[in-house]
Amino acid sequence: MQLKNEKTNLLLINPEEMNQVDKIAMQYLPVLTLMENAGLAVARAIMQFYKPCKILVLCGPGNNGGDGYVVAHILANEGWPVKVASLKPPEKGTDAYKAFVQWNGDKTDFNIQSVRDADLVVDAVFGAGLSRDIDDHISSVLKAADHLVAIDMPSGVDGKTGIIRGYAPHAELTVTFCRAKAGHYLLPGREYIGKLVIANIGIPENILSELSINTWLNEPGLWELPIADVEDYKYHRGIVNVVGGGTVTGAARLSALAASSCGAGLVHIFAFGSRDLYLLTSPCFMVDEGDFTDTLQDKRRKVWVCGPGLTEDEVKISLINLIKTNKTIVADASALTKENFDLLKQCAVITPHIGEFKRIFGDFKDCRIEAVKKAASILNTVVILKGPDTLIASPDGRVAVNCHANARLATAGSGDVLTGVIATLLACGMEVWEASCAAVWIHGEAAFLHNNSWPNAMDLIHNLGKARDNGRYHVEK
Ligand SMILES: NC(=O)C1=CN([C@@H]2O[C@H](COP(=O)(O)OP(=O)(O)OC[C@H]3O[C@@H](n4cnc5c(N)ncnc54)[C@H](OP(=O)(O)O)[C@@H]3O)[C@@H](O)[C@H]2O)[C@H](O)CC1
Ligand SMILES: [K+]
Repeated sequence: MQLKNEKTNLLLINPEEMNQVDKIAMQYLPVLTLMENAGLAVARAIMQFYKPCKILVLCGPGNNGGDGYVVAHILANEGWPVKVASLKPPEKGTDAYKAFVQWNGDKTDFNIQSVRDADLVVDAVFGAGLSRDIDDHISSVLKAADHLVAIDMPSGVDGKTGIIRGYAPHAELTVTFCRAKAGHYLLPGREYIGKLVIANIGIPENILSELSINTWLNEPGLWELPIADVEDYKYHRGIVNVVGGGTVTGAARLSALAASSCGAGLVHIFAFGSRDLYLLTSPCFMVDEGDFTDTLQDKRRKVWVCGPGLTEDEVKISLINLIKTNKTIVADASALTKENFDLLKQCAVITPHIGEFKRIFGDFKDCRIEAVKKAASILNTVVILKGPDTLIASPDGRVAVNCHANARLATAGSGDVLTGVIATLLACGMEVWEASCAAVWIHGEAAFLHNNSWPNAMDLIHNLGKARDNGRYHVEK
C-alpha cells in the first residue's frame, strides 16, 4: 500500500503556495525550463485529445502567456496551423518575454474575429497570476470560443477559491502543473475546468514537503479505513450512541441505521421518548430511556451523535451532560446554533451546511477554505462544511475538499446518514479529521452506488457497507 505517495498526490496548492514552489524550484531549474516543460505538456495533451486543426493561442502578459508561446511553437513545429494573439507583450527581460520573442509564426489581433477564425483556442491569458476581475474586452474574446483548452486555469477562475472573477470560459481541457489547485475542484470553478490533466514539469517533489501545504483532495489514500479483523469483537468495532428526540424520531433513527449499516459494533439510542418507535426501527438497536446521566456513566459508550431531530431543550440537556462526561460528540442539525457556540467548542466534529455555518460564524468573504479553517481553529473542532463541494477542516489547519459526491445526495435525511457514518469511524478509533474525511467520501460513494437513480436516505444507508469497502479497496488495489 502506497499511502504516503497517494497522500502527496492529493495535495491541492493555492497560487501563493505555487509562487513559493516556483521560487524554490528556480534554485534547481531555470524558470524558462519550467515554462518549456509546461508548454510541452500542454501541447502533448492537445495532440492527444484533438486532431490537427486551426489553433489560436491567446496570450496574456505573464508566465501563463509565456507557456502559450511555447505551445504555439511546438504545435507549429508539428505542422499544425497556429496563430498567436497577444493581449499585451510580456515585459522585456522576463522569461515570458524570452518565449514571446521565440515565436516567429503567424500573429493576429486579440479580438473576437480571430477567435471565430480558429477551430480551437488555447487560453493562455491568465493563470495563477489573475489579480482582479477580467474586463469586458477580454471576456468578449474568450466568450467567442467554441472549443477551448486552458493553460493552468481557464482565465477568470480564481485558483485559490474557485470564484469567477468577472467571466471565465468553459474549457474542454485544462492542463495544470505539478499539482491541482483548489480552484480546480471548488465550485463554481470546477464547472469550468473540463477534463483536468496534471503534468509533471520537473519541479522536485521534496519542495512540496518542505512547504507545509495542508489542503488535499478528499480521496482514499488521504486516510486509511480499518478493516474487519479476525480478532474483532463488537466493542472493538465500536459503539455508536445516538441521542433520540422524544417527538421527532426520523433523523436520529437514520443516523443510527447508518451507523449500523457501515460497520458499527453496536448501536445504542438514548430515547427522550417514543422508545417503542426506536425499538421497532431495527432489532439491531439497543434503546435506553430514563436517566440520561446514568446512561453516560458507561465509559465504553464514548461516541455520541447529538442534534438530529432534537428540540432545543433536548439539545441543551444532552450536550451539557455529554460534555460533562467527556464524550466524543458529533454535533449536527438542531445543535448547530450561535447560542450553543461555547458548547460546540467541546464537540469533536460539527457538520453545518452553509446556512447553519453562517448562523454560527456569520457571513464570510470569498474564500470558503479560509472561512472553514478559521471556524475549526476558533472552535478547536473539526468542521465539515457540507455542500456540493464539502470542505472538512481540522483545528490544526488541515483541509480536505470533497468532490466525491453527486447532486442526488441533496435529499432529506442525507445529513443524518453522514452523521452516523462519522460516529462509526470515530468509534472504531480513527483520528477525528481523517474519520470525518473518510465518512464524507463514503457518503458520496453510497450515492454513486445508487446507479442512475435517485437515492433517498434509506437507499444511501443500504449502500454504506459496500461504499465503505470501496474506500478501502481503492487503496489496497
Ligand atoms: N510551476 C509552475 O506551475 C509554473 C507555472 N507557469 C505558468 O505561470 C503562470 C503564472 O504566471 P504569472 O506570471 O505569475 O501570472 P499570470 O501569467 O497568470 O498573470 C499575470 C499577469 O496578468 C496580469 N493580470 C492579472 N489579472 C489581470 C486581469 N484581470 N486583467 C488584466 N491583467 C491581469 C498581471 O498584471 P498585474 O497588474 O496584476 O501585475 C500580470 O501582468 C501559471 O499559471 C503557469 O501557467 C510557468 O510557466 C512556470 C512554471
Ligand atoms: K489560462
